[in-house]
Amino acid sequence: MTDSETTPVDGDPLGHLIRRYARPHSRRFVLGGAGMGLSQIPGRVPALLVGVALDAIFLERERYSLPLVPQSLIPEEQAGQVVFTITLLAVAFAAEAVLSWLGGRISGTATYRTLHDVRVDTFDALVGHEMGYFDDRQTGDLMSVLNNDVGNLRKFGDASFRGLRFLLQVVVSFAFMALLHWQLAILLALMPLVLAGLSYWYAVRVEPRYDAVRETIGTVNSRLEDSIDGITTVKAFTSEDDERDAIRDVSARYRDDKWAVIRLRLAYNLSTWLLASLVFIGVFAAGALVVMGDVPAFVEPLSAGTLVTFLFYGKSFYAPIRQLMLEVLDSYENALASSKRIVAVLERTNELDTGDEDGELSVREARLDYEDVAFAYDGAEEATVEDVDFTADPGDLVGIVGPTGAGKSTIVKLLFRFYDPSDGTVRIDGTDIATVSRRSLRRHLGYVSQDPFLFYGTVRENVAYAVADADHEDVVAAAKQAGAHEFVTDLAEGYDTHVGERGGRLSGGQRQRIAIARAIMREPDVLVLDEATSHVDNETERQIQASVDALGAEQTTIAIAHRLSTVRDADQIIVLDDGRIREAGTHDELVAEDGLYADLWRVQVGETDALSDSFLDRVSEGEEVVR
Ligand SMILES: Nc1ncnc2c1ncn2[C@@H]1O[C@H](COP(=O)(O)OP(=O)(O)OP(=O)(O)O)[C@@H](O)[C@H]1O
Repeated sequence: MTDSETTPVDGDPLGHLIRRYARPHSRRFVLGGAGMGLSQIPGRVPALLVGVALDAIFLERERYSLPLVPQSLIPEEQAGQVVFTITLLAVAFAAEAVLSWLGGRISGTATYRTLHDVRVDTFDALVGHEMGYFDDRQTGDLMSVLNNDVGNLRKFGDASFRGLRFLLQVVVSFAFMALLHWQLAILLALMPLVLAGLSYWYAVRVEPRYDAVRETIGTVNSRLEDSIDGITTVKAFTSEDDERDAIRDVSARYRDDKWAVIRLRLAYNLSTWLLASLVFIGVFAAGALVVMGDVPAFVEPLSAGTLVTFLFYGKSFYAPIRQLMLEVLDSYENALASSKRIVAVLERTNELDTGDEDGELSVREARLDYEDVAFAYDGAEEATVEDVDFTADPGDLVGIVGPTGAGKSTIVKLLFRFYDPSDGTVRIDGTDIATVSRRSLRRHLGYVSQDPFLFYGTVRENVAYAVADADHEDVVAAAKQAGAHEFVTDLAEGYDTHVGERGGRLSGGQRQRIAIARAIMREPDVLVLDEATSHVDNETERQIQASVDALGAEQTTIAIAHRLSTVRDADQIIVLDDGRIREAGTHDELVAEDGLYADLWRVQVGETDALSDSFLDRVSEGEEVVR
């Protein structure tokens, strides 16, 4: 996505998300971190105990003594020391388990609450964006923001906590080692410096590769979504092989990008593992020299037990550092790329909250005025519609007809403010719709699109969509008006029948009638039917028409139609051609005018012999004047 120019937090998107969403849960995060951190203290005790026990109980070389524990608490005889050691081991393990369980629980709650807030807000922002935003983007890409990108934040949250635990483990180990033998501890402390250098090398190289991986996963998702959504078309055109090839190409790109990341990670892993192994051997060798006393006098003496403790600690010292660097860096790089994409959706100005339009629309009689309206889609060279000027009186049925691509749907999209005109004004009852909020405007409008979308669920849920507290009678009444009741009652489970994905279990005509019922349910003041009856037979169309006409007394209706019979009885028919109104009037007036409408009508009633020369010229030039 290329939205970065519209986001106010370009520099630090991850920090922005953390400040906005994690901060409200900061108490939990701190408590969780503290629990995990504290658990590291008892977690380091067993290695210490084993070393001390080895020297005092098994080798009988040293006195049994523990740092920070008064000597009076430690039994003198061997059996007592064994019991004492076992008790301390049990207490240490139990304390570590309880503290880290508590820490994990508290920080886990905070992490998941934070992510929930991010996901809900991002979705909210997404659906609030204007139509042009969705025109420019693929569904798969947007889904991937809500799924993968938010998921990457979770991984980063989890890894950060693990990282914190590892870090504290290292600090506590180091503190214990310094107490036991500060010189060997310093030697061991050099290792993190080398690891930090290696990690820097890794981070610098991996970041750009992660960006590439994020890009390609979005493309893979979009491609998959397209192919599966369009499966009917894919099969009808027997283009399964082409689709597979396309998927193979994008998948290969993803594989290569991801492989580049994995290769780097493997190299990093190997080098840190080598380093850790060398250090382990080095500590053993150095320790052995000291134990054998083969060293200069300034080196403190070291017992065999302390050396064993050091080897334990060394292990818990470097293994976590490697893990810490790898996991945290990996997930940080991922989260950084993801947060850019989330913030691009989240912080982009929303169509529902752009300042100038806080007014509420109040509709009295639903008079509709288009005054010299012009509009061009982004990137279009010429105006898509221009000089559109007409009035729909309250309760009128206005038909809009014209060749394909003339701009009919565009005109009604301007009424919904899916797009705003570049020139001119659209008014409802005298109020410029640009001065009222989109939500309040749309609450007064009903829309049935050319290819209505049914949601996954039952017929009832689809008819009652967006109407709170709809009862059965309302749903049935709307379905009757839309000519849907009869076929719905014939379905296996009537109004409780599942319509399938996108209404796939219903025919095109049935879907349209449910969509009309859905629009009627909202009792709109202005109803827009965008070729809403194109999939139904003549008889059903007449039924729907009669119902819509009956509603007409209360509501103004705009019907876009290719089938001119749909709008034959309209109070006014507007003939659109190439984005401009060419003719307007009733059916009889327009036939009498003998212009474009008259030709379109002749085509529909089969009087092709009487078509005008100009119309025939357009057809012969290949223009799709009629469908
Ligand atoms: N979202 C969009 N982005 C860019 N151009 C668009 C978009 N929607 C439509 N157009 C273009 O605007 C012009 C008018 O389209 P519109 O859908 O309004 O025509 P129409 O008269 O309703 O056509 P049809 O009868 O075929 O549905 C067409 O040239 C179309 O390619």
